[in-house]
Amino acid sequence: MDYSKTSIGVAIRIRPLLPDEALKGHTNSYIEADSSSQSIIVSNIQQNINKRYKFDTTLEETASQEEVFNELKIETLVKKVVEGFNATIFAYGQTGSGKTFTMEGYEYDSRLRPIIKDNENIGLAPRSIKALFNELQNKKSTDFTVYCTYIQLYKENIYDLLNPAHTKAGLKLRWNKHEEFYVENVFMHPCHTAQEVLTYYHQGLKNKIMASHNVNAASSRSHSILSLIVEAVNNKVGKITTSRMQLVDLAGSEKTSLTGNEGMALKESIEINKALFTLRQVISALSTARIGEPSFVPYRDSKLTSLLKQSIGGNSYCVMIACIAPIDDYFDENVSTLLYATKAGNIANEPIKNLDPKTKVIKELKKELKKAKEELSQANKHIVILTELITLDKAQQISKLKEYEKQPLRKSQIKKIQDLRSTLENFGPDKRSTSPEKFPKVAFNENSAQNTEEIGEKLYDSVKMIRDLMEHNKKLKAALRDQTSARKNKEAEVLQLQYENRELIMKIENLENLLKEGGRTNRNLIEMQHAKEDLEKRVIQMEIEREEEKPKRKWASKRVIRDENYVKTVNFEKPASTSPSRNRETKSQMRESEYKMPAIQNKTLQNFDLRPISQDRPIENMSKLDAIKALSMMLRGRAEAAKKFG
Ligand SMILES: Nc1ncnc2c1ncn2[C@@H]1O[C@H](COP(=O)(O)OP(=O)(O)OP(=O)(O)O)[C@@H](O)[C@H]1O
Repeated sequence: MDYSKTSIGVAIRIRPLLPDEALKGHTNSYIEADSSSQSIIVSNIQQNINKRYKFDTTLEETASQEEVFNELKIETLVKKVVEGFNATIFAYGQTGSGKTFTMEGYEYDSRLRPIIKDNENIGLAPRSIKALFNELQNKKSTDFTVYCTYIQLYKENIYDLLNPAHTKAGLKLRWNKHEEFYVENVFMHPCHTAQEVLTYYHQGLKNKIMASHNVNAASSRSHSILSLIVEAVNNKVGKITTSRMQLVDLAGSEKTSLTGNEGMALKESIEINKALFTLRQVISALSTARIGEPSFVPYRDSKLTSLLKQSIGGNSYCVMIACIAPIDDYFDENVSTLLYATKAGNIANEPIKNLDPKTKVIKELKKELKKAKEELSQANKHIVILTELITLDKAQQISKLKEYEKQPLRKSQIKKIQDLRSTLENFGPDKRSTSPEKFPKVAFNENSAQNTEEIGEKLYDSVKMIRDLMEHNKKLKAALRDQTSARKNKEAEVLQLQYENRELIMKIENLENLLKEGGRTNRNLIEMQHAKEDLEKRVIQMEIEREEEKPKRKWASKRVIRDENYVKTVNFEKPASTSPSRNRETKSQMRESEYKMPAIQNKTLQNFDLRPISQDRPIENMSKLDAIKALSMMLRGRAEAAKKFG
């Protein structure tokens, strides 16, 4: 890749066949990179095609990610960005051709989530981020801040991948006074290390819309743009530059017959193809445009092309990586990709340094100041010469002037000295040469006086101009200071907003957890309500049974009447009446042991956590009926409380 030329640089990358494609083979067509001649050879037996396309860089199937980074000379491009130029790298090609692999290089799991691993497969984006910070760290005299934004364009809507709280309608596209499109309200995260940018980048990747179809198991359904905005302040010369590096992974063009998309996926596919169609139109219009002749370029027909306006046919350095999947089925798409890549290579960009407008004025003023200082020093030298001459007689003045003429002075100054000498020579003999010390000759010479006056005037003007310039410079420096502090305030505000945003997200998560918890509590209460109803049914059932048993078990009935209503009918364990000691028990002792809760019943009741019912009379010591009543009351109380508190 050659960045000394300013047209869009085009690289073609052919990806290797994937395991299932290798089984099918590619018999009819043939697409191969010949990196020695930087060309792509295309042939198709059925269509009788045999062609060779030439590009800036061609990358063979075996090219590693590192080779791609080196062949594209991304480090040189990054240097341009640090100098103040804009740069864009965008991957283009049909779906499944290797765009995302080239730009990101991460694998995706079965739930279409990226598996972030720093290995030799990492793509151009993470490598460029690291290269940018390496370059910035080498610039010792420059203070820099890198702002990072990451957006995706999905179905003509713009979403902030670093702020998932965006609305369904997405962010708005605006037009600024420099005739550039920009995304309104996009989060710009200030970063000071490569790791900070990478953290945001990985966070954004997780929010990207991905899907599976027949051609690609992890297909990007949106166009994504990662922007690194570099703001550099050179402390030595006070120069401010703001430049932008954009890394673009386009969604792939799709042939529905190959992807097998239907329904929503088909609609999505149509939207993706629409934006790419506009991109192709823009490329075609620019590739045929003649320099100096205005031509219509349909940038505004899609948000993607609007945002890439400065990159394609604008003031940026731009690299297009056209990706090719070398399979028979994709032959036509591959040829189309090569065609548009050829067209893109003809587009002439005009990269310009993005100097801050104030820096520009300061630069011009400094130039003027330098010039004025030089003039002043010349004028000073002239004054010194004239002052020396004043004390001499005419002959000495002329010989002194001859000496000066030989000195390495500026041409204009030598001319003045020559003029002065010829004036002296032509002025005739010096009448007062008898007392040269007393009456300095040149001091009374009219011409000389005139010259001195002129020089004095010039000197005065120069000093005035320098003073004005210094005043102006002072004002500009103050404005620069204001601007820097305003920027710092803005940064602080952004950080504050981010902090608040995170706090809000945490609050929302807490509320969601509370809601879930509430749901669970509700379920418990409903279960308890059901248990209560079952128990009530059992009480009624026991009542009926008691009525039926009445005549048969009179002895028990009497005891129950004395003691507590209903209890007799409950199916309690009967005391062992055969035991002799049992016969000796008093009536009250008998009653106590006879009506003790059966162990199994106690266990069931313990499940309901009855401890708070009565501290002084635990449930284990209650009669069965009392326990049921107490439990029933408690459940009713809890059910009412649940109703009350929702
Ligand atoms: N150079 C390569 N070496 C090895 N595997 C590759 C290469 N390029 C692409 N692949 C593999 O090919 C498959 C498709 O690649 P990728 O997802 O990058 O395509 P894409 O052009 O981004 O597709 P889409 O437009 O649908 O997002 C992936 O499994 C990827 O790992």
